[in-house]
Amino acid sequence: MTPAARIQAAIELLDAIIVAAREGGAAADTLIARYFATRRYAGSKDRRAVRELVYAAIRQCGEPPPNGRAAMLLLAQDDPALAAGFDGSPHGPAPIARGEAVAQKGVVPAWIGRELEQSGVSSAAWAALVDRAPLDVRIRRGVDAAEVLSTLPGATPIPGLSQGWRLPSGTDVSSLAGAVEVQDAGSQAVSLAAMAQPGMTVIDLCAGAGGKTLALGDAMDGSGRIIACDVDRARLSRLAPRAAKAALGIVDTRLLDPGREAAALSDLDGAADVVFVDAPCSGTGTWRRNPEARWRLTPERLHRLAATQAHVLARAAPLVRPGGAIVYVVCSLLDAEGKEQVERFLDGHAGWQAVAPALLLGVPHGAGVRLTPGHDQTDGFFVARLTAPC
Ligand SMILES: C[S@@+](CC[C@H](N)C(=O)[O-])C[C@H]1O[C@@H](n2cnc3c(N)ncnc32)[C@H](O)[C@@H]1O
Repeated sequence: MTPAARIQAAIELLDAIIVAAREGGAAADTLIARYFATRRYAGSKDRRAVRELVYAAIRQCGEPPPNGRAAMLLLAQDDPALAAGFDGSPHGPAPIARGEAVAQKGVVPAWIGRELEQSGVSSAAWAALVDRAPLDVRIRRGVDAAEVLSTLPGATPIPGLSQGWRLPSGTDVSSLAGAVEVQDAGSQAVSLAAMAQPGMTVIDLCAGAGGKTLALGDAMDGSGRIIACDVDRARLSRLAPRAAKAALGIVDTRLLDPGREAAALSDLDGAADVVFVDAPCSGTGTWRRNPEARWRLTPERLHRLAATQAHVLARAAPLVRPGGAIVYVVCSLLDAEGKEQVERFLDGHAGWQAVAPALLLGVPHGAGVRLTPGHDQTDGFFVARLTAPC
């Protein structure tokens, strides 16, 4: 592909991503994969270059841009080589017209900016929310870490995480599956807040495809029981093969029916040492990986998510044994999803107490701890540990 054709491809992809964000369609990564699946003439360098253009444009636009061309024109304003690619050549974009609409530069949509400010995340900290994320991995317990690291040149230890390593971007770890899990340092840290130990019974109530389930199982050294639940069949179905690859035989999965979780879990009432609630959320802490997610969020969606979080948190309480704990996690920096959810839970559940998770990352926030990309170089998280009365 010519440089101009790559720009045109990025414009077409951005158009599709903008529509998908507005209408609840597929994620940017999925749309990019689909686009190239039908364009076999594009080589790996073309794909990488187009992808980088697309993500650079998304990162620059806080508000959804009017269209892909306006977003690329914003990028071209600071990049003369890119501007020169608007040359009207056969597969390239039309030349830039005088006075043509250019997308507005920004970090977050205005309404989310207000929510962030109210949650104590000042505008000075916003740029880090859409920075490129580093490549972090967790080396499994029981694996010869020195041997693994000898195959990972440039790996640096992540402070505060004994199994966490940061790798040079683009490092291929596919041959190390089972020994090494790709996992953001923040996800690793919040999993540690569970203080999972060998022999425990742990319910991972919103396990998804099991990223944190595997970290919990690793901490339990393969002894005890994890019941990994989710309402999403497709996500949960990816968990068992991952657990098998990690030789983790203590995980059972349980598909839940939304709104009828209590019946499906009644055999576990009062049985769990820990219920881990990695609740569905706006993902404002993960924009580094999914920057277009900030175009998807609406006040109504945030409201619905907050209602689901309260529902899931309330479902967790009866499952905890006396003296056991709920660990509540959201990858969001909005208090409506983190700090305030926990305050409401404590107001409505007599005898429960918040105990600050002992993490070497993050800063205390309300009854929990908050990790942020700017302060911790991790995805953004809120995590709280709530202990049941004895
Ligand atoms: C943040 S994701 C979990 C990510 C996962 N723990 C991991 O580490 O990869 C939240 C999950 O909650 C699930 N969920 C939504 N409503 C739920 C409910 N009522 N009960 C259980 N899980 C629910 C979603 O399907 C989603 O997989």
